[in-house]
Amino acid sequence: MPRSAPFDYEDIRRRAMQSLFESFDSLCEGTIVVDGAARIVWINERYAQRFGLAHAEEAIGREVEEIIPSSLMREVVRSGQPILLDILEVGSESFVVTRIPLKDDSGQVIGAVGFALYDQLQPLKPFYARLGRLQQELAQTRKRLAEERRAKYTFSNFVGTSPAAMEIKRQARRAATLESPVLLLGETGTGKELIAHAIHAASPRADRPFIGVNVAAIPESLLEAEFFGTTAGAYTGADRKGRLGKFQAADGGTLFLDEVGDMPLPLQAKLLRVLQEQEVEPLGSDRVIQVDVRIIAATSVDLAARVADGRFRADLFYRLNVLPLNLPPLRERLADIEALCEHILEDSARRTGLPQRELDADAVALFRRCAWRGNIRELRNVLEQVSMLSDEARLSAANFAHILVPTLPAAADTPAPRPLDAALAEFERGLILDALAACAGKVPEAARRLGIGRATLYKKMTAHGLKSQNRD
Ligand SMILES: Nc1ncnc2c1ncn2[C@@H]1O[C@H](COP(=O)(O)OP(=O)(O)OP(=O)(O)O)[C@@H](O)[C@H]1O
Repeated sequence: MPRSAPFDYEDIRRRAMQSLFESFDSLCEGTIVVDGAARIVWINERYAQRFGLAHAEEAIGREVEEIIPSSLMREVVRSGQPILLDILEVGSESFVVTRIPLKDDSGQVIGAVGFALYDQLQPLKPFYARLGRLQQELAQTRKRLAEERRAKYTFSNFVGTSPAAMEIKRQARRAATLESPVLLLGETGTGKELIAHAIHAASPRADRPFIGVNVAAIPESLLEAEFFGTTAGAYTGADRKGRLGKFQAADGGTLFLDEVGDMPLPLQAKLLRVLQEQEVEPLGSDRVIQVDVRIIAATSVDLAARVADGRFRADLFYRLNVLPLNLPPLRERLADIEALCEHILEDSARRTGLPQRELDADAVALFRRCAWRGNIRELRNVLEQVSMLSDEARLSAANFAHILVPTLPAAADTPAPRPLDAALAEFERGLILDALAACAGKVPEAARRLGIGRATLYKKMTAHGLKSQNRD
């Protein structure tokens, strides 16, 4: 076989460049070349006409944006980086474009060349449709997040005009004007979370997020990531992509730490540092991030006692206890019971679409004699439970007899002496019912609250003729 003549590599390279340019130029909808200052050096006739010019020479020497207002050629010249695929919107038309920097022998950017590949976006329709759907989903997620992060309650949702209720509202309104941490103290179901939302909604931070974290509901091993976030790959759990911590999510707004008394000691130390420095360090990161977060903490346990027995750091307690607000238990604001019932019945009618029930005076009188250890949450549970079981428009004390046992004497009552056994049994039955109502019938939780074993509670429930609702 005759040996072929040696290739002139330089010549082939030059021809390749030339023919590439010429092919692109003839196939493309348009070609444009700019100099290092993004002024047009050359534009082909077809492209110039697209932009309303009679002749291509009219464009020479002009700033690229004068002819193509949305052009990114200047960006390519500035960064020296190509934009290999992009969509250029020109009025009602769209072009698929590619932009490449031009460099001299020393690597210095001396300009850029752009090709408008084609204006037939038909083949790209599926991508466009998918992009549109993704953008829509993103917008919906953003909207949902913004809604979730808005305060759900304002002071107008706080029902009650008893002196105790008015006083707490007054203190909370004052707290809303201040920046210091707030510590909400009070039994379960007294409205701590509601007040936290209301304080945020009335504060100058109202337009920023309200983020709630229930410390007791998150496994200890995940708490730190939940609070401070993780960087990509830092975490061996499910969130390999990295996750925004609650502090960052609440930036500019309010972070509500519910059940703060249950926070593990190592995390307490970290929380204290964040409160002091106003900066967080995501897990796996060596970067600190500034945050501006107002803390509202809540607890239903005796925090001072936890400090005394070493389960809560004293320095964190003092840091959080700047504006303590004591939410009164329902039994100390019995005057509000009627208005609260009305509000709850109205609210559940709205949510279920069922007609609103009325309460007879004897039912309200019965409620005023109950201990309500689960407070307003328990009141809501009892009302909703009985409403579901009955078709009557008016609910009287009789409707509640199976679920409520009065433990407080009526205002005008002088309790008649009764056998001790019967009184104790009745008292015990009342306590069990209160505990069950406070935790939506869940026996293990009720047993925990009562400080007895689950089996013991089941036995007692059988003895008192109470049925488990199998909701555990
Ligand atoms: N003053 C009030 N007016 C109307 N509804 C109230 C009021 N206080 C509490 N509630 C209602 O009672 C229920 C319990 O309130 P919330 O969850 O705020 O209590 P909590 O003290 O945070 O309870 P926990 O300590 O168990 O988390 C909610 O349904 C809330 O809307």
